Amino acid sequence: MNPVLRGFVAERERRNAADIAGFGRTGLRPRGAGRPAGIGPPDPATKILGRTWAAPLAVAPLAGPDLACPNGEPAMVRAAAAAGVPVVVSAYTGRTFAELAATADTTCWLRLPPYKDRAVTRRLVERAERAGFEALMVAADVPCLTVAAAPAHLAGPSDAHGDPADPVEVEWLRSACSLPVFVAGPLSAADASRAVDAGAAGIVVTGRPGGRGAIDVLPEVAAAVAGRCPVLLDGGVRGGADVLIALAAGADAVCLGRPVLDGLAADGESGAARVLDVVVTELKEAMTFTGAGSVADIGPGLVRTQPGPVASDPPGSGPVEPAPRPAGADLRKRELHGSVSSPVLDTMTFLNEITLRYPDAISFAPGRPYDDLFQNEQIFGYLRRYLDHLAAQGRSPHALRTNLFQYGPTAGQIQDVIADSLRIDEDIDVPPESIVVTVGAQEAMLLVLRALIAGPDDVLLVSSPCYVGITGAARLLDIAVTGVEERAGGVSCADLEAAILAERARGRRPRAFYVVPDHSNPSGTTMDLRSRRELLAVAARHDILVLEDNPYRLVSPGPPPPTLKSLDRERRVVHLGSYSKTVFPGARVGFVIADQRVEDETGRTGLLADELAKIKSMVTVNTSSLSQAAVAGALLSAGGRLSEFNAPAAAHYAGTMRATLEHLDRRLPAGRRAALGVRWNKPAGGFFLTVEVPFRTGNAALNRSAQEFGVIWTPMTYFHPEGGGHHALRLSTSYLTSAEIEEGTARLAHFIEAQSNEAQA
Ligand SMILES: Cc1cc2nc3c(=O)[nH]c(=O)nc-3n(C[C@H](O)[C@H](O)[C@H](O)COP(=O)(O)O)c2cc1C
Repeated sequence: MNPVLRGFVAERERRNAADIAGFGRTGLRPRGAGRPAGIGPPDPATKILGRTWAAPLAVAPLAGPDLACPNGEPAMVRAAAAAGVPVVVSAYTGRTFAELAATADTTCWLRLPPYKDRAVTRRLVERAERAGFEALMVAADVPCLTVAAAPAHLAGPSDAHGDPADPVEVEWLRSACSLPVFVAGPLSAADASRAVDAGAAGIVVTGRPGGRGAIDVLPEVAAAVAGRCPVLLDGGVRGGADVLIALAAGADAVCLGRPVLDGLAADGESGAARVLDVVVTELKEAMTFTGAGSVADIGPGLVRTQPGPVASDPPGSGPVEPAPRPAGADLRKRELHGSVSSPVLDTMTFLNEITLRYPDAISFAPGRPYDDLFQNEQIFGYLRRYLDHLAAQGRSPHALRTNLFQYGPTAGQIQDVIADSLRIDEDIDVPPESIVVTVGAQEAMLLVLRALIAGPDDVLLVSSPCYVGITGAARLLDIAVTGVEERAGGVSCADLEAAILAERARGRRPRAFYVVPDHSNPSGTTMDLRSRRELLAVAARHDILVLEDNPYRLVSPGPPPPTLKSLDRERRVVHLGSYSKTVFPGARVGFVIADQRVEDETGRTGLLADELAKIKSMVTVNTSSLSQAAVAGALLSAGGRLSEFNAPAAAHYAGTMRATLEHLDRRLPAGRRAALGVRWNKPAGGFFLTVEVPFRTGNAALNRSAQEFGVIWTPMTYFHPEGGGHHALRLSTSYLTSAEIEEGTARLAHFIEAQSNEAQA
């Protein structure tokens, strides 16, 4: 090995000592006599960012492999390709990115320091993108060959600045390129979480120089990231057992640096290939030993760990000096709860901003009911109807006044009317006490999540793409969410079951599955009756709850399949109800049916609804009495039959959906669509349809669409909790007039044509 490189490696190895020591404290737990015979060899393959890696490892960024052996860098790329794993290319490579990418058929990522000069970053990133690199890994700690004799290009930057996890930097980098951004070496778990909120596609955990090793830091970072994106570990992996230990501690994959370099120095390309082969073989042996058949089976139960060093800077470990006020502001956003920087919460803000900035644009974004379905006088009629109902029940004038003007019971005051309507209209037969009236279904989601998710290991499963209201509520509460990808007919129960098992293998407890079974938002899919029954069977088999959200079924045409709640014989379904589409959204009235029995430590049982009401008492105290009165009046006027009451609305929405589809078809006929690579679904009801396009549909495209073409839509990325939807947009067909739909679809077609042509150019 070249002496310059040897000196650097020795110095790195000293810094790495804690990383390596961390693995020494952990051992594997044998699963009986290993994997039972006849089950086939373990499969170490894994999927990261949609790519399958032959094993959960990547070659770490290494400056100077050419100093390890002649042509070391291309040799390293070829060795990685042979092993079926990616290479993270150092920013200090002596080759061009294009040359490295052309060396062998493998995935390349670029690791780069956060240069102060953004023009430098932009240039590097553009080159990487052009060369076909698939991700960026941005790091603050940039080891470089500072030894005087190092070749100039390996001498490292003089202008790298501090914090790669800074949300502003992450957001900027995301806006500067289309590559997913991994943040390496965040200084704390909270920083990692903030980076994810700001849009990081992954986190790379590294050790703290002179402090804790990467493997010691990993569990807290993985917990903070909570499955929102992949977590990689970089530092100290010296064999296949270490890979398993890292995965058991919460990593999705690891990076391997020094061992690959040693392989290169010993025997060039074959040496590096041999190292990777040995590590993968050892990983398979470790999997067999612990009884793991696939990486999804690897969880904390497979290892035993002696306690390692604790964080040197635990919260509250000493007096905290207040940071000086930021110049020109009173507070720092990064010191607020991470959710306020979360893209999930930003989505609606961005859409609102765009709508305000381009008031003449036609907006297919809001899922609002059609304005002309309401008349002011209706409200007074509803209130009168409700008061008459109370009077007919023998309530005194004083009681009537109290009912409208006073605080009300936390759980609500119209549960009897709601329960009657549910029985008449939806065949849902539940006692009024199991219902809590909420401020829209949104509050119901918050209450249910708060009650059900008890600790960091509890996870919420959602069908993906997913309504942002539930993922946003989960984010507010720091709840881990795992998406189960929908297929054409909605979510598949086999996929759900696999997701439940995978979560359990990782040591997490899937608590509930959220789904919109009818005309889902955003994808418009509807589950058939068989899938509904199957879903309830899966819930029973794996002891999870189903959170059924169903706002569109009664404003859609045709007889709907039964709700999950009406099929529920074991109280597995918590039903989230909304009157926003069926009565009017200004009331902000929803409800939750929580008839599950809850046992306390003394063996006494109550209803989940009672627990939700306790939480509600500290959130909104009670739902507006006036709004409840108006909604109850509407339900009473309809004789409880919201389906009949909404027949005109359902016919209207069926018409606007049909008109939108027909105009789209006229503007982009089948042949043209096929040539462009454009497709859309044709939902049988609900408010939304999805258009697939050949270009990325992020905020930049939306901005252009609004500014140059005068049409607004919602990027589907907003609805994918774990990334995805980059080439699709959602159209809401509920709110616009027929003239606006005609003009809006024409504008949209022009935009799609222009953007597709540019993407293809
Ligand atoms: C010789 C050498 C060169 C390295 N060059 C870089 C580099 O250019 N950029 C970088 O981010 N990390 C670099 N690293 C750090 C490695 O990518 C890796 O993070 C570190 O070696 C820990 O992993 P390991 O224990 O598997 O070696 C280098 C490490 C070594 C030993």
